[in-house]
Amino acid sequence: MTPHNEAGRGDYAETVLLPGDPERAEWMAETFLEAPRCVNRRRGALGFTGLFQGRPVSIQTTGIGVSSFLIYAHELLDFHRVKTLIRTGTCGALTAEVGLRSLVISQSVRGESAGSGQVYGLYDAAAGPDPALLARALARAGELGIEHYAGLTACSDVFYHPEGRARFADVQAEGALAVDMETSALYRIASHFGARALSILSVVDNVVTGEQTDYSERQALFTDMARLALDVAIES
Ligand SMILES: O=P(O)(O)O[C@H]1O[C@H](CO)[C@@H](O)[C@H]1O
Ligand SMILES: O=c1cc[nH]c(=O)[nH]1
Repeated sequence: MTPHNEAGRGDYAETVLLPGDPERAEWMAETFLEAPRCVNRRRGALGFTGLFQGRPVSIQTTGIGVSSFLIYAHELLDFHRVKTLIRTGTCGALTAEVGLRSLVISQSVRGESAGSGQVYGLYDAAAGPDPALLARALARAGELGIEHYAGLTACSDVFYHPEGRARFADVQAEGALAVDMETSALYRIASHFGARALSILSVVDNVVTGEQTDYSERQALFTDMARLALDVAIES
């Protein structure tokens, strides 16, 4: 048990998928895992452990933003000794070409110099995805015919910003494909604990065109992401 998680030692698998939204966590567990067991309900940050193709896998909600994400990730890595974290998140596309409902696989990430997360110098050093997880995801996404893009992503701890989309101009000029609110923290805390990490994101809106998906279609929209993340989880 930890301050934010009622699960005991041994309740989590070594590999944990990390959606922000508890509804997504529950849907993924019920849809894809055999014999899913809820291991955390505290604060509604639902966590599940079950089997995928006979291999143990967990799914843990992380909430919104770096501060929330780091609490759940830290407790998984430090107390539960988790070895692999795969984010199954949503993002906003930063180029018109990256279509709604496609996947963005974060090959590198540019974070804001937010105050949160500085405890481990999380924003001081570059950190990225585990090369084997990344290679597996790219190969399987291709084999499964999943529309996906891989490259630089941006990570912002602020969703509603007074500058609006203008604040992304610099990172867009560097070629960033999409923005989320946790990937930078994921890569840095995984690096700190010597764990492996990968961030796979479903595009739910486009910051450039203003297009949006509707929340009602969201679980169906996540099928490709969940399948790909589970495939990577059990094979890598
Ligand atoms: O859907 P999740 O995984 O929460 O991810 C994205 O959605 C939230 C913002 O709406 C942020 O957490 C952002 O990173
Ligand atoms: O962080 C996020 C997630 C989805 N869409 C956005 O515009 N930003």
